[in-house]
Amino acid sequence: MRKKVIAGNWKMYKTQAETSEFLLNFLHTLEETPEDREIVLCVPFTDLGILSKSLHGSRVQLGAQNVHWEEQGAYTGEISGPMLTEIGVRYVVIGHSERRQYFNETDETVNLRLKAAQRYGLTPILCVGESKQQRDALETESLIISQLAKGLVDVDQNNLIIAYEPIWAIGTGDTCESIEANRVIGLIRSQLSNPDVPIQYGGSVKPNNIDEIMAQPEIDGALVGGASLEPGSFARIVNYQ
Ligand SMILES: O=C(CO)COP(=O)(O)O
Repeated sequence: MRKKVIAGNWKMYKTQAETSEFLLNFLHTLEETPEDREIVLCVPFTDLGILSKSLHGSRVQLGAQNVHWEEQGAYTGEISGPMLTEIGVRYVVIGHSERRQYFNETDETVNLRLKAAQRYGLTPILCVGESKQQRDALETESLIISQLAKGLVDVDQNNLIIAYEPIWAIGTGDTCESIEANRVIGLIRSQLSNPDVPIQYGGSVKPNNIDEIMAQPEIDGALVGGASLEPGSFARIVNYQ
């Protein structure tokens, strides 16, 4: 059976003080959470230290939102795999549409980051997905096939998570219909050499749609933005039925 993974992507939100407050209200909600799911928080770099200490002994795994491909060097503003693993980071989001849109991330740099993450023992969460314009132009399938083909060159599919995040559904409240997300995720799976790679859906995942999303046969989890910032709503999502 494929692993279920619910990950929060905090993006550029939460100071350390806000992180501590979140934990106070979140961790106790996991007492009844079924064991069949992995729970991950992908947080700003400045929150990793405090979470590394506070999550010790809890079932929540730590994730980052970027990793450079070199072990060290003159790369101002970047962070390396060994720096992340040293403080207990296990997962890293790579190729999020916001990185592709605002920070010149390309399929080629995505590929370098994926291989580096694996080289240093991290599990990458590769994000793919189309814009509204691409969807309207019926380019969804060809774009995703191309993102996967270029991004996954020489990437080990035994240590990988993929997130399908249609850009038009991110932060808009405009969730992709779960049947359509299931269809595209099936297409993604058909492109992989390992059919057991967990594939998440991301884009306006909320407490009121998580159960329907997780009921889809191809969908193995969720990558949650806004709704992961509030302990009550993330707890409800993690405790999907
Ligand atoms: O980008 C996302 C997660 O990586 C999705 O964000 P929202 O859940 O806020 O739409």
